[in-house]
Amino acid sequence: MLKVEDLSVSFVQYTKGLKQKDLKVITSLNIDIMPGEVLAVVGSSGSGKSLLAHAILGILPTNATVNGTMMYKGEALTTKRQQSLRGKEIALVPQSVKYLDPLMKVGKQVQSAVRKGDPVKAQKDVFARYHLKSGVDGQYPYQLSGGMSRRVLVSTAVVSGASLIIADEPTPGMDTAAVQESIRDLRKLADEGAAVMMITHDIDTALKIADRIAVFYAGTTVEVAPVSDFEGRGEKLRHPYSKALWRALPQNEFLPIEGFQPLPSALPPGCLFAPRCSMATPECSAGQPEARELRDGMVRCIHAT
Ligand SMILES: Nc1ncnc2c1ncn2[C@@H]1O[C@H](COP(=O)(O)OP(=O)(O)OP(=O)(O)O)[C@@H](O)[C@H]1O
Ligand code: NI
Repeated sequence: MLKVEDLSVSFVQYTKGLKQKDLKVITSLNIDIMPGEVLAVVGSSGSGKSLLAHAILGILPTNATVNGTMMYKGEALTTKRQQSLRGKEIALVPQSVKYLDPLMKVGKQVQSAVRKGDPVKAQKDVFARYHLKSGVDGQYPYQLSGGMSRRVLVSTAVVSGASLIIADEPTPGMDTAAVQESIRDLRKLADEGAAVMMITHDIDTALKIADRIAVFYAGTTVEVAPVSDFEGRGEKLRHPYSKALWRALPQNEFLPIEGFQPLPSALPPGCLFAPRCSMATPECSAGQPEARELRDGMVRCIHAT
């Protein structure tokens, strides 16, 4: 459904004396997602998850430069195609509830996303499933709580009939029942043939619905692994960062990873994780490791076996 290859995104910044500086926030990032699949994208804050979503939808700020290739259904995803597919074939559940139109009643907003069948019925059905009481459809975004607004955003994607759904942290602020419901719905959309990219901080949520998990670090994909590899002490995982991330979970060893993710303004040479990596050798700083296939997954580490 979607194939992103060697994507990089940078922002032009003006420093002292009006000098221009390129700030690289995404570096040679690869990802693909198949119909019927839920791909979870996990990574800490600032690792480039939302920017990837915005690059796919073509909604990056105008000072962003994008390089690399993006293919949707086998054809290049040009700016023109992005415009015509956005909100129709490709739907975004945005990370911020600010994306709701403040001047339109939320029922109308969801109805306007419906492309097949009766829009009012589709909206009423989905609101009932998400426990949004009748009457909510006549309200404006400012009248809703954060959790309710999120449920409205997920509703919009669910009724859209999109082939590719990108959900950027869709669940924070929702109660447990609503979280379960929206996760189940995203899974169901995939089971019915859509491709779902689910962006989350939370590996636990990812494990519940995903087929594969892509691990982001400092603006690149360090590993893509089947969900079943996230088990035990992380022996089946490929990249030292994924292993460390897995072991850091409270239900595992709860061992924090030392150091910090580098800022885009101070990326290390070579492997972006090398400065924090226990396996690092001088070769790691020679160049960014190529993405390579390994045991039914992908890894970007010269030492991974
Ligand atoms: N308009 C911008 N100009 C300059 N830098 C930006 C801009 N937008 C984002 N960035 C930087 O790009 C990096 C990636 O941001 P992004 O929002 O994709 O992170 P994220 O993985 O979605 O994080 P979070 O989990 O907090 O949502 C960050 O370092 C951020 O500061
Ligand atoms: Ni984000």
